[in-house]
Amino acid sequence: MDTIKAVSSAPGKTILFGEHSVVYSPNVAVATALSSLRIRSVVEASQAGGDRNGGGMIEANLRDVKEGGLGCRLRCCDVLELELWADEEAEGGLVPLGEEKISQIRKLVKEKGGVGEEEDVTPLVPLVALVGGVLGKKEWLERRNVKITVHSKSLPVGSGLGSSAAFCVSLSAALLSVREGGGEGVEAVPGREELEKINTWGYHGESIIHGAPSGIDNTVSTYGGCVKMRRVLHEGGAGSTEKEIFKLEEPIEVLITNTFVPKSTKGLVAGVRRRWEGERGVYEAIFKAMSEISESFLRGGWTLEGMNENVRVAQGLLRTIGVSHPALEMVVETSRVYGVESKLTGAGGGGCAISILHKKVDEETRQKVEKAMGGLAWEGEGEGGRERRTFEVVRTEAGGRGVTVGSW
Ligand SMILES: Nc1ncnc2c1ncn2[C@@H]1O[C@H](COP(=O)(O)OP(=O)(O)OP(=O)(O)O)[C@@H](O)[C@H]1O
Ligand SMILES: C[C@@](O)(CCO)CC(=O)[O-]
Repeated sequence: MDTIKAVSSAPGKTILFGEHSVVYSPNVAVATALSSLRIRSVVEASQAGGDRNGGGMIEANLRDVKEGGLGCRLRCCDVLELELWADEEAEGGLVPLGEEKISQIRKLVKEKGGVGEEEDVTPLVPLVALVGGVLGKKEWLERRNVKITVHSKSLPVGSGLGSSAAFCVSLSAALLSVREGGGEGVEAVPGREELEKINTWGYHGESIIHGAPSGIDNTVSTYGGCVKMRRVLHEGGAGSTEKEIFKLEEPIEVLITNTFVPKSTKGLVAGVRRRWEGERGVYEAIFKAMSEISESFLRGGWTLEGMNENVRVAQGLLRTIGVSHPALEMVVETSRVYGVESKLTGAGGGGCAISILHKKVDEETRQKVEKAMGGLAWEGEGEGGRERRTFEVVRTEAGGRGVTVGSW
């Protein structure tokens, strides 16, 4: 049996409008890929030589998730025992794993994978779930060694740019490709059916990291370009998503400012839900206003003044629902000096802010804003006591390629 290899990469994203409100049906959000910021996964499967225990091994190496990387080795038979395999084409789709299965995976990674720290276990849980889910048919996995390497240098982890979704999407794509016998030649955009499968598995992985995400992050990472999305609730409580994928009519340049203030998407989404449960009427009105901004953006034709007003209101609403941070507000205040409004992007609470550069903003101003943002730093009380975070700015075009798959 030859070694089967696949390599895949998936982009991060920026939510232009509608983060948080999109979790609640039927509010619309609009997001674009950031195709130059990517996570790359390499998966190799070879015949198991039969170790002392008579079976193959899964070896994972997450290169950039922490300094020095993060590794783990597990026996295939231990993963098989968890019965994670699932058919993405089954009626009703993939069933979410549930708390019990997730704790079983955590226990396995900790006790048999030799990973001591709880926080190191966390990124390995979706990895094991995806390997077991996609490749975990007994007759397939018990005869293989599987080696996984994930590179994510260009996309900052946990900063609001969809690193968790890009990780799950790129890994799913490489695993699916290996299951089908490996990629062909250079990396290319998969066909429609493959994209649908990758997105389904990407969401499965995202749900392990985030609980019940809207699905916008994995969708934009899979399909690239620009995505309009809303959740739809059906009778009996079941839900689905409606998505439209398109290319922006005119290219949009954005400035992404990373404050490096750490945040947890899961915690922020849970916090908004708690407050929504307390004041449903008020929160639903706010979500509706956020959704209206997304719809207005999609109708097009915003002037510079219109863009600034909508971004200012969007950030104001996000602040009102409690997901801004003083470091993000520094970005907002600074860009305003140059006539450019900014808002947080993604879950907020730290992470990144985005400044959408309207075509009327001239090159000189773009450079001035970029320079001003790069010169900022936030000092305050963090989890580990007094801290100082120096900001970094990336100027890039919104949109571009989604997931790609190939071999080498
Ligand atoms: N390259 C990676 N390798 C492994 N796990 C990753 C990687 N990138 C992200 N993750 C997982 O995703 C978590 C970060 O997810 P989180 O949602 O907080 O950030 P984000 O996806 O960058 O931001 P947002 O959801 O606001 O866009 C990490 O703690 C880790 O578990
Ligand atoms: C905050 C949120 O709206 C976006 C996170 O990138 C959560 C979600 O959509 O699942």
